[in-house]
Amino acid sequence: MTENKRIVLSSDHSAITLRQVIANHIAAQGWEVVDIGPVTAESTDYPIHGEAAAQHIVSGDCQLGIILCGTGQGIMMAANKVKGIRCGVCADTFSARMIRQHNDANMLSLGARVVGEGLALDIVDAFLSAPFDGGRHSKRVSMIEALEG
Ligand SMILES: O=C(CO)[C@H](O)[C@H](O)COP(=O)(O)O
Repeated sequence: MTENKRIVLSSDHSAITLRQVIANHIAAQGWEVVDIGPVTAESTDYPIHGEAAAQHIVSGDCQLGIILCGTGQGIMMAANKVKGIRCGVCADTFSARMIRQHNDANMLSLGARVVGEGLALDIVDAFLSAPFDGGRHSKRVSMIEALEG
């Protein structure tokens, strides 16, 4: 599932530093990082950045995305409003693995005010290294897609 290796990153003001740490970490693994900002810590509105990152996925420009805000929750809610996006907030590595294996998530959301840098990088690694299991989970993902209309 790493044939494309392009990943979009975005955040609000609360997660500028952690986003840059993640960008460097995954670039070192060979991912082509499309970091769409913002670049300053000036206060901004997370729905803008969640939606913008999601568009890079549904357009086919990027295969996966990582988005961040203070809790990871608001930006996840915004991204999930975009048809075709399956985004989960994770604060543990098990969930990060499962949202790929069982839910075929195409975006991961992190809370920069919730997880520290070391855990965040472990969560990112768990998310990026887990393939979708398919099988019985395919039908369930299709059922999620059917809810989108
Ligand atoms: O976590 C978030 C949304 O879920 C935001 O990062 C948070 O609400 C921003 O708060 P503030 O404007 O006080 O920095």
